[in-house]
Amino acid sequence: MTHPSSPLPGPVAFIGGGNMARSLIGGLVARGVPADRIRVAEPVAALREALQRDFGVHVHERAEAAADGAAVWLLAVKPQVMREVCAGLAALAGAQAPLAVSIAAGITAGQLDRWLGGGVAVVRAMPNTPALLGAGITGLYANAAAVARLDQADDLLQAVGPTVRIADEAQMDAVTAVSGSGPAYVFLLAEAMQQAGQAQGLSAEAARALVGQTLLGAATMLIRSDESAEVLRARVTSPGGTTQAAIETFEAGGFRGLVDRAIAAATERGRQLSAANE
Ligand SMILES: NC(=O)C1=CN([C@@H]2O[C@H](COP(=O)(O)OP(=O)(O)OC[C@H]3O[C@@H](n4cnc5c(N)ncnc54)[C@H](OP(=O)(O)O)[C@@H]3O)[C@@H](O)[C@H]2O)C=CC1
Ligand SMILES: O=C(O)[C@@H]1CCC=N1
Repeated sequence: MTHPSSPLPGPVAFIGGGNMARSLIGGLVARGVPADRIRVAEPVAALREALQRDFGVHVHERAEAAADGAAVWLLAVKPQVMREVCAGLAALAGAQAPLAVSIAAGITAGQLDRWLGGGVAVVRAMPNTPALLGAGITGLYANAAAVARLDQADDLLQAVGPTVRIADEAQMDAVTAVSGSGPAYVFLLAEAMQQAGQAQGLSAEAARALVGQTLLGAATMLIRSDESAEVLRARVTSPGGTTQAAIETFEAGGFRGLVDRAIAAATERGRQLSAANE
């Protein structure tokens, strides 16, 4: 029987049970998706066992075992092994016509379709690790064969946060650079702020609490307010005050240009991952 609130009408098979799969699975289960509808293929026994223990999902060593009979395949392996993994699933894809949802950075829908044998409904999804807490965001792109099934992928991923549909596949590399990788930039900022706070005499505990809640509060304001980040920033920045001293230091150090170059490098790496695994 279909769970009334479940975004999963049938089993979903995660191929790869690493960091991102774990975040998605944890988020889905916490939001009421029945664990017995989630299968995971993961070659690393310790990861496999931890997924089973922590979330109650079905686990398999081999991809084919998890994928067989699942209407949705969530391909969550590294870009460098995606081709080989798809080749191993191609016969099953031809026989079962699954919806293949790939979260791999860079790898294009055309590559996935070809590696899976052609004529496959492919959705590229780019989630991020806050999915674990239901606080993720996912960019979604469907190939022509998957357009009619995009709602299915969307429903699944909306269980762990909002989604943004992307019409131009080339933009998926920018999505990856901004929100897929983005949590790491925020953690880098958090590390730097904590270290700087400690350098000014705060304890590690106090610095962590102050930084974490500040990031949460600022992000919540950004999401809930109709005002731009620039306006919200201006409201913190009293003329001649402490914030102004810090912002001027950031600007003098080329902060905006640095962020621009970092996001451009991540976007370019996505393109390189596609080309290198052609
Ligand atoms: N981490 C993140 O924040 C995000 C990651 N992504 C994408 O998600 C994908 C996975 O990333 P991430 O979770 O970080 O990587 P991980 O390395 O943590 O997870 C991938 C897992 O897949 C396993 N694996 C390898 N071959 C197979 C196979 N044939 N069948 C099943 N499983 C296999 C790997 O095992 P082994 O280690 O032995 O190879 C590994 O445990 C990547 O393509 C990445 O681009 C997307 C958004 C965010
Ligand atoms: O670093 C990576 O390549 C993956 C994709 C987005 C986040 N992690």
